[in-house]
Amino acid sequence: MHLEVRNLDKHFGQFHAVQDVSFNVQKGHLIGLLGPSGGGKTSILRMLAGLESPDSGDIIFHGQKVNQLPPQEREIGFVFQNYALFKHMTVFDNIAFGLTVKKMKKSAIKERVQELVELTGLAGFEHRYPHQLSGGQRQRVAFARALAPEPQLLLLDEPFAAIDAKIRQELRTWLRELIERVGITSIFVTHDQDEAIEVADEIMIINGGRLEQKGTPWDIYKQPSTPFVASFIGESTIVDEVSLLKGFDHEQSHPGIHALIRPEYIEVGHASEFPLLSATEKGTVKHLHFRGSQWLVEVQVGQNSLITYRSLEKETLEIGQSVHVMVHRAYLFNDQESWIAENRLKNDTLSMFI
Ligand SMILES: Nc1ncnc2c1ncn2[C@@H]1O[C@H](COP(=O)(O)OP(=O)(O)OP(=O)(O)O)[C@@H](O)[C@H]1O
Repeated sequence: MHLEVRNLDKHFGQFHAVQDVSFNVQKGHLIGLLGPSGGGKTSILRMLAGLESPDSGDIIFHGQKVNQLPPQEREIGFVFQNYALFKHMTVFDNIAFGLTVKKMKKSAIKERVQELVELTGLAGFEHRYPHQLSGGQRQRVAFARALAPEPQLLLLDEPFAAIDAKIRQELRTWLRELIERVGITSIFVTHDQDEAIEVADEIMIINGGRLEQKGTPWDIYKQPSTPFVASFIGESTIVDEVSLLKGFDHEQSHPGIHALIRPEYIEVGHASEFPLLSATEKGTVKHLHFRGSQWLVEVQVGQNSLITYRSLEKETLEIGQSVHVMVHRAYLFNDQESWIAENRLKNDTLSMFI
């Protein structure tokens, strides 16, 4: 279904937990709600579900305002992080639960459960109890149970938080495929930015009760609209003295201006690796962390410690070694605005070769 939220606001006592949040979700899209703890993600989800009522603002499903509808009439499926399966019920009965409550015919229930068992890869497990399943399997039962009554909207509150890293990775891919197959509009809360980037059609960054940005994972990473979003998503270093960055305009080194730099826009190496040394600054290797496919290098330039990666193919650096550092691109911001700046000298280097 198409979901619209307009000017949603919620206080808990004096505390302003959700502040004027508005957004739309297109039918069949998967939205990741991402942000620091206490930002208001769960509160938004609970208001959508009807478990909490907003102080003001509207929740609109398919063009119909549902503020007054009780949770059971909203056609919503819910999956929580702690499975919340009924321990004394088999997989079959857990999945059938919502259908039994709806007083669906036994034969129809059996057919629907069978469909879901197959959809969620649980065939053969119908008669097991939750304690006889792995964490990943239990969570798949929770999805099957939520989907059984054919909800219009699926709300997922950190569905994989209690699952270990490898299975979690498998479940992410599984969830993405499941949601595409079912075509259900879904919103999931996560703390894990990689999860949101990998799985979601769009990400909403929630901070201090406000919606900071909504966009595709690509937009959020490449075109962050606030410094908070830029520093929250992806790895980065913040530099307070832009004048220290070679190749960046001096008018941009105003004291109120800061630069945020992603590791992929920093290059570190020996002098011989740079065609134009004047586009680089000198630094010292502070730490080297082996990351399997590459080195994570922490390099000190003046007062700043920059983070970047270096290929294993290149000559190994050593801690304490003096190196050259080139910053290709930075995200600059002050109190009011933000913009992307390129290393001018580096572009001159490129034009020398064209
Ligand atoms: N029922 C409640 N009564 C009082 N305060 C509440 C209640 N529910 C939430 N809050 C407060 O509202 C704020 C937002 O909470 P919420 O659970 O929505 O954040 P969140 O972004 O989901 O956090 P987390 O990622 O830690 O789950 C928190 O400061 C929380 O303490």
